[in-house]
Parts: sequence; C-alpha cells; structure tokens
Amino acid sequence: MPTAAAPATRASADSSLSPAIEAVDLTKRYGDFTAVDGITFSVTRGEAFGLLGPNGAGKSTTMRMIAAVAARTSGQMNVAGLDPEVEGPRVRARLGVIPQQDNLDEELTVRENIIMYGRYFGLPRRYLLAKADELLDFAQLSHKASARVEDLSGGMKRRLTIARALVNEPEILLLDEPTTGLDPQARHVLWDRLFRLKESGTTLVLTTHHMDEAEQLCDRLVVVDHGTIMAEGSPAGLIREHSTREVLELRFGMDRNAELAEHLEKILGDDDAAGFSHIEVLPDRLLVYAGQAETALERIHAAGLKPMTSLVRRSSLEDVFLRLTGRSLID
Ligand SMILES: Nc1ncnc2c1ncn2[C@@H]1O[C@H](COP(=O)(O)OP(=O)(O)OP(=O)(O)O)[C@@H](O)[C@H]1O
Repeated sequence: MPTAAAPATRASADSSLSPAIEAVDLTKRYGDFTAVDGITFSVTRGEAFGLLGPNGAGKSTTMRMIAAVAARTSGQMNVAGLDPEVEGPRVRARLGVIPQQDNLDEELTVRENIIMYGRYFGLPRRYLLAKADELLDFAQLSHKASARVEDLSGGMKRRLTIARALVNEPEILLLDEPTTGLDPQARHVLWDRLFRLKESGTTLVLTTHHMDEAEQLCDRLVVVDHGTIMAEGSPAGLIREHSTREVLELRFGMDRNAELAEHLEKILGDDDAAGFSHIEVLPDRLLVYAGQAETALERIHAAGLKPMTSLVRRSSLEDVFLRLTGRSLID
C-alpha cells in the first residue's frame, strides 16, 4: 500500500497558544428539550479528542456548535481562538468538517469534487489543481481521480470526504462518526489516514459510538450521555479508573441471571486472588469484573457452576460506559 505523507496543514503555526477548542457550560436547547446540558471541555492543539456516547447523546449537536453552524443557547465557546457565534466565517475557514453522512457531489468526478469544494473557499484554480493531486494521493484515490463518485465504494467515499475537507489546510478536523457503516478493512484504512494527519499536527475531534474507534484514535475523550459529560480521560485511564483489568463473560442459557449474579457474588466476594469487583447483569449474559478473570472462572467451576460459554477478555470503553450509565453503548 502506498504511504503518502499527510498533506500540509496550518496545524503547528501557533501550537503554544490557546487550546484548539474550549467549551464552558455549553448548552443547547430545542424548545423544552435540552440536547447539550452544560458541558465543559478543552481540546489541546494537535491532540485527537473524542466524544463517545450512544445515539442521541448530543455529540452531533456539540459538533455543529463547534463548526459554527448551530447557535448555542448558553455557555461559552472558543474555537481556534475565536467565538464561532461572532466570527462564524473565520472559524469555518480554519476547520475541516466531515459530516455523519457523506455529502459529495455525485454528478462530479472525484477530482472535481475537491476542486469545486476549494472554490467555495475562494482558493485559486492553479493552487487547487496541485492540491487535488496531493489530497488524492493522501486519500489513496489517485487511481480514481476521473471516476464518478457514484462508482466509489463506501470507504472510498469517506476518504474523499476527508480529502475534500482538507482542501483549505484546516488546523482542526471535525469528524462526526467517521467510520460508521464501513466494513472492518475500510475502517482500518481510514484510521491509518487519520493517524497520519494527527502525526502531522492536525487537531482531530471526532464523535463515535464505537468503543474500538475511540480506543484506536483518541488521546483523550469525554463519555457523553443525555447531553452531559459522565467522565473524561485517556482510553486507558478511563478503563483503569472505572473498570477492572479483565472481564469474564458468562452465558448460562437460562432466565435466572439476576439470581445467578447474587450467587456468584457470594462465591467471589472475598476472593483476593481473583480481584473481584462487581457483576453486571445483561439480558443474555453476566459480566464478571475481576482483575484475574481466569482465577474467577476457576472458583466458579470449583463451586459446581457450569456456564454454557465463558470468555475472558480485557476491559474496554464499553465496560466504562456500562459502569457509568448502566446501559450499553450500542442500543
Ligand atoms: N433540530 C433539532 N430539533 C429538535 N431536537 C433535536 C434537533 N437536533 C437534534 N435533536 C435532538 O437532540 C438530541 C441529541 O441529538 P444529536 O444528534 O446531537 O445526538 P448524537 O449523540 O449525535 O447522536 P447521533 O449519533 O444519533 O446523531 C437527540 O435526542 C435529537 O433527537
């Protein structure tokens, strides 16, 4: 696979100055409904920052306020040193925006999509011709330059949307659910491109409800639910703080999970070797949180319990979300 360098951005120009984004008590109401409920966060220049939460948590609404396309109800917001509400055009000129749904021009070729988008920013044609080549190379789409958009795969369309958003050399890239709907291979190709952008100093802000995406891409993230921030930290830090190192997933194949959980708590409750913490009861399985899940499983077997299936795995951000909200990220 070719390894094109990340295209030029203005990212490192003033990296010692203010945060890339700062939100204080940011609130958005639609009538009586509060979609974003007084959230406060700060994104450092050059970092990859995530908003992780389920559908309807308020992630896209927050992104729209950052992107200066939705007005806030109250609170303060600063993007690249500017208030998006006061200086919308200047803020938009410094951002690259990748919306949840690709909004490419299906009538145009791949290359024309980039050039036309650049024209909206008033960029000169000569510059855009060279820039389009650079961006197509970066997006691994040079061989598709003359193809029509409708002939591209989902992953290619997503990469073109990202390439197009880079045409104005943005210092901050906003990505709303960047890989939702893509197959695993296409996701990995896209993640690789985003890593390169981050390495080149671009600030990445992304929303996702995929824990693996957040773990792969984010230096730091906030977990959001019902418009509020539940926790903040690095993926590893959040897992350390809110979960055990390992998890034992058990399926007993009967409708007595709550009762079984109580029984297991008694078996494991005083077991220092297993490092038992707690149990989450899901409709189809029990999640046993323990530092040493294999040891916990041995104790369960020794007590005469025979689960139909058992799986030992590392804790993930999904476990963090479950611990914080009592619900799964994917509903
Ligand atoms: N224009 C609007 N008018 C009324 N309610 C809205 C509007 N836009 C969003 N909402 C509501 O605000 C809440 C947050 O929506 P938002 O799109 O920000 O969530 P999200 O976390 O991005 O989830 P998703 O991934 O599904 O977009 C949802 O309950 C949504 O229905």
